[in-house]
Amino acid sequence: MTATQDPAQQKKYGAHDIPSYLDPNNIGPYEIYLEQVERVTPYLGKLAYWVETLKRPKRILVVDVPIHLDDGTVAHFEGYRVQHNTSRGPAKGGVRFHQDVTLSEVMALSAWMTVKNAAVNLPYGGGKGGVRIDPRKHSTGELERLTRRYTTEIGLIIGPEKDIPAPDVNTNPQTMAWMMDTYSMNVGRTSTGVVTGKPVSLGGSLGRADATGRGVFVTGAEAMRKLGMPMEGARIAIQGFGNVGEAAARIFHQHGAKIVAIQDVTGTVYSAAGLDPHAALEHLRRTGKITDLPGSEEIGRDEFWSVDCDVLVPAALEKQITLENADRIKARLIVEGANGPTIPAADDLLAEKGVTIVPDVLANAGGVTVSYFEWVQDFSSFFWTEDEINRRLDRVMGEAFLSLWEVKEQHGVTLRTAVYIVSCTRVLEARALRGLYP
Ligand SMILES: NC(=O)C1=CN([C@@H]2O[C@H](COP(=O)(O)OP(=O)(O)OC[C@H]3O[C@@H](n4cnc5c(N)ncnc54)[C@H](O)[C@@H]3O)[C@@H](O)[C@H]2O)C=CC1
Ligand SMILES: O=C(O)CCC(=O)C(=O)O
Repeated sequence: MTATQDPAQQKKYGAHDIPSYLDPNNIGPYEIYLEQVERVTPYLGKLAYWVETLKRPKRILVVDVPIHLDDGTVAHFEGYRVQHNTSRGPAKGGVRFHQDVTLSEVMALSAWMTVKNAAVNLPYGGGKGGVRIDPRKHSTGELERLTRRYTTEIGLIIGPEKDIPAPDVNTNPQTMAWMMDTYSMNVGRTSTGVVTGKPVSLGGSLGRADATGRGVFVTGAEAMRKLGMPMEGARIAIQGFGNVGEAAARIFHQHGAKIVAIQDVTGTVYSAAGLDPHAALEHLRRTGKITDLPGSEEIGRDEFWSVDCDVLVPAALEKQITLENADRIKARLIVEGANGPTIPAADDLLAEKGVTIVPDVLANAGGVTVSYFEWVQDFSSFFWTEDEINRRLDRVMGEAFLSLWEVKEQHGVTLRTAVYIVSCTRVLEARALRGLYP
């Protein structure tokens, strides 16, 4: 069904064609965030006085990133670092390399970091960075030069006490090692705390690689308990099989759930009997694609949304769940591993259908939580065991889920609105206490 055929939309706009600028599916990432802030404002009481703070990023840096390509020519890429808010501490959030990166997207991702960090009570504001580049079209040498030049360009505003980048889509521990090395060369000392998600041998933390997927599992499992859904045999469909999606699939599988569908950029595979995430990863590494996975059948990209499942985990990109597919989703529970996968109009439609959503700003906060542990370990040069890290992570995520669920029940709102109530209150309390004058 298209947006124009959707009865809910027809009720809102009339039964004729919706002009594209009114089509809720066309909403931009920062507009999604602004709408989420609008929705929470009535719950902020006196702090609503300060709400404009949440709508405006504190600082935006747009940089030109020129590099020598392997063929000797020079190419220019546009990069960004946005510090949405620093009221509660230094900015914190990942760096994305993707061909569709825009300033609006990075502004939204940065704002969602502010909300997320406050949701799990980390002493951080929110930041995010990105470079518009298709990394699949570049050699490792070109990506290293890009990363180093980008780091130098944003070096003006990052630092262990100012703004701490980390991995996001298409960046990884190696990218963080290059960023750490470049920043360190520029400041004349080894500065491990400038980025997190580093390799363990360079001051990275045990447990960081799986942390986001683990947090998706912990919050998903808590939500299933609340909804009376057994884990054993629960059918899970996962979009995105990278850092977040692969770990989430593996951990759900370890706990007895059945991974019935996996979609990544190369295609979609399905098996009613369940897929083995270990075999899927091995197959992906060997062949470079998820399709042709033994024991699976390939289904169409759009069919993914209609798959019979109990839990849906979007763990790829923004704006995946829209009015084009929300009504076909069969899951009772959606756990948002990705940032911004659901547009607000689809959020409403799913709420009406009785689908529970564990929102991105809670579900995927496990990554930044272990990033925080990494930063603390780097400052003290004292490293914890993986067991210790996982125990602390499980506790932070589990307790955050339960207290936010209580807020949801108390106000009779969705879990997303509950998280925004708590996070925006925390951020604006800090803003109000700090005041405005230099
Ligand atoms: N890496 C981290 O620690 C965190 C990541 N996130 C969010 O999780 C999401 C995924 O990030 P990562 O796993 O780190 O990225 P990644 O680069 O490791 O993996 C991305 C995955 O998405 C798939 N994908 C890309 N475009 C797609 C499309 N159009 N349709 C279906 N699949 C597609 C890719 O094939 C890949 O499997 C992003 O929204 C990111 O912002 C959120 C919190 C922390
Ligand atoms: O680990 C971090 O600092 C941030 C990870 C991130 O980019 C995210 O949570 O979206």
